[in-house]
Amino acid sequence: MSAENPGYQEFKLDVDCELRFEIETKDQKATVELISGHAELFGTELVKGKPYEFTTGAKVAIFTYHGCTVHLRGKTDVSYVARETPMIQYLNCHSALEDMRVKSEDNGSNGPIVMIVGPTDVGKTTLCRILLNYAVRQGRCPLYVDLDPGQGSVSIPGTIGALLVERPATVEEGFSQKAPLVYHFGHKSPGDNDVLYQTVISKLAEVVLDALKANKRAKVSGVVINTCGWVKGAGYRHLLHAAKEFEVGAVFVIDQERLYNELLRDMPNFVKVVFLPKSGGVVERSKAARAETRDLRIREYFYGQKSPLYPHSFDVKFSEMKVFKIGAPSLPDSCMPLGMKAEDNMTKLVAVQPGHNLLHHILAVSFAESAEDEVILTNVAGFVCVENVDMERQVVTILSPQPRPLPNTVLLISELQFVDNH
Ligand SMILES: Nc1ncnc2c1ncn2[C@@H]1O[C@H](COP(=O)(O)OP(=O)(O)OP(=O)(O)O)[C@@H](O)[C@H]1O
Repeated sequence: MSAENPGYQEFKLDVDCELRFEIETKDQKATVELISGHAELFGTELVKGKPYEFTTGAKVAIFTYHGCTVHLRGKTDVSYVARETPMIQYLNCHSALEDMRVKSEDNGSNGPIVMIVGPTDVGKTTLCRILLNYAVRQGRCPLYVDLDPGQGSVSIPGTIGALLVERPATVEEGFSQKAPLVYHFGHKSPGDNDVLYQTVISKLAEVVLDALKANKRAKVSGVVINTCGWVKGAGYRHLLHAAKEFEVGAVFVIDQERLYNELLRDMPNFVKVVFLPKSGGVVERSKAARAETRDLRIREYFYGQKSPLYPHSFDVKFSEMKVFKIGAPSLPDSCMPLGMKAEDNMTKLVAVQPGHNLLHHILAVSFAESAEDEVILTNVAGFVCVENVDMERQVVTILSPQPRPLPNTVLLISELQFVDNH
């Protein structure tokens, strides 16, 4: 490289500034390297001299509390330095949570259980990541709960779940997804089955609160809960329900004053409701971009991210599958059997006859062994995807992270589909 064209851009970042960049163009790559000083990506410290690679879809901020120099190689669609960021407020939130952890060490109570709320695209997931990373860097071991079935940051879209965070997220791949606790919901939006959504939230909350009792480090460290961007009407009621079920002690509201005031009005007095600004760097995503991210999450589940995974593909006979969907078409109360309400139908297990109706659908592999078990209240072991249906041979070909045979358990069909063009 000539001196005029060193092949990289150098950014000297002042104290409390961040370098933001996005890669939108297909098959583009960019690499970031910290040359001097200290910097972090959403709470994960960068190692000096180590190149970090980002690919299409990356929307990134490299923040520094102390000042630093970074080199950016490759092509980005946007790159600029921002001096205004809410990072100091986010750091203050972390300090407040840390004070609560110290108190809970002294008095044996639960550590902070905090819920992050706000409309879509305000940086809820990013704030969760920052708070979890700061907690882990301070030797804590918090639980991360994701109640947003639209993106699925704990597992794949169409689920809600929890993850014990023992190590900071890696810069390129996020938190380790080892052994998450996952419940099937089967839809992208809670509104597709409000009754089921509330039911699985209550169950997840019960299991998470029990887990805190069993794990002293997690109990002190507390829980960070990510939520959906649907904050009006039934969406708002879901937030209140989740706050109650998880025994939330603090709610951080990003960006929306209306939501902040509603929560101040409706939350019990002991719950601290805090308003936080949105970062100017948070990127709004179109419907198409969201669909693409969902697809990518599913692809990563089967094929891995930077470290590749090698899924299996094999045939399963129709007669060897027990497929169910949750929720029967709703009937008026007057048509329901005595003692049942119409909403009971929404959590009903309905057998699905295998056929073309399964093509490309994700099936959750339940830990329940038969339909007699409490299937909707049972967590799932993983997912498979139906790649092909052969009516003549009465078999489906599935993509599975595990080799055959498919465990002889209940499979729950998700509305989400994945077309494997690997
Ligand atoms: N400071 C920043 N600079 C650049 N990009 C950022 C910054 N903060 C967040 N982003 C990016 O903006 C996008 C949206 O952020 P995030 O997923 O945290 O929002 P959200 O509120 O959780 O979205 P949702 O509506 O899906 O719940 C992400 O791709 C994230 O990487």
